[in-house]
Amino acid sequence: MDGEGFPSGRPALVEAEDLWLTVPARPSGVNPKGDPHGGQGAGGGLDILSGVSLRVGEGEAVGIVGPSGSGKTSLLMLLAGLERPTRGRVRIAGTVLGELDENALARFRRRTTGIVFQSFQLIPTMTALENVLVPLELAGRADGAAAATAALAAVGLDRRLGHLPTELSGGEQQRVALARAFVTRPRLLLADEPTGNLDTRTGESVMTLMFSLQQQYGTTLVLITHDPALAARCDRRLHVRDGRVTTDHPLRQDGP
Ligand SMILES: Nc1ncnc2c1ncn2[C@@H]1O[C@H](COP(=O)(O)OP(=O)(O)OP(=O)(O)O)[C@@H](O)[C@H]1O
Repeated sequence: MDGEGFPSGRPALVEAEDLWLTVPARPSGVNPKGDPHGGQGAGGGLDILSGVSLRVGEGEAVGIVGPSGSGKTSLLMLLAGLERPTRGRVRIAGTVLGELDENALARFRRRTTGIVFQSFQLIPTMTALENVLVPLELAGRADGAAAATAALAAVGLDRRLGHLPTELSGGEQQRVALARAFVTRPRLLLADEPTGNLDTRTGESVMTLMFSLQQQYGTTLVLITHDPALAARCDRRLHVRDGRVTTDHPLRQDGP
């Protein structure tokens, strides 16, 4: 795969090769997502992902779209190294995640990857500043307070440092989550429906901020979204259906 060209001509930061994710067909307990749509894998397992390969260039923004239950979040979890594939390989910035033990994987993730969720996932007992400090403290950074304050200023929240998540609006909470994700300047940002809990206008302004920071820092972005307008702001769009990538549209190259 090395040296292979991209539509964008950029070297690959994310390389996923033939990813399979198979879970027991009858997991214990209730499946919160209802009936799974995947196919039956070998040995009666259920294939959530069936041979997904993708490459994302350094600094590129890729939108992942597809129906509910098609495997988008599962794919993101594999790229984050939060879940391991049943088969296949994820390589981020030249590091094969499957070759790392849990501790090394956690260190790698802290250094390389930022994640933004639909439900913000802020720690409710911590202020905005304390939430943004968490990844810096885990990384052993001595300049934590100054860096966290600057990151919150970059998302327009320098007057909300001491507020708890419950004292912030949804849009403000997602901006804190963006500050927390960007504060370590990760090379890769993974975002799972980041506007899903926001009204249209708030979502748009938070996404404008996200794309602006992504471009300013040259961050590679993989963004799951149901919103076609948001997907259209990405350089490329991958369509996931029944655990497979079905189409890969280069958007900007095609023009409007
Ligand atoms: N650990 C698991 N055990 C059993 N089934 C699972 C597991 N993880 C995911 N699934 C199933 O895999 C399928 C894909 O889930 P996933 O969350 O990746 O879909 P999605 O495309 O992100 O959906 P949505 O857009 O609704 O968030 C779903 O049917 C889900 O129920």
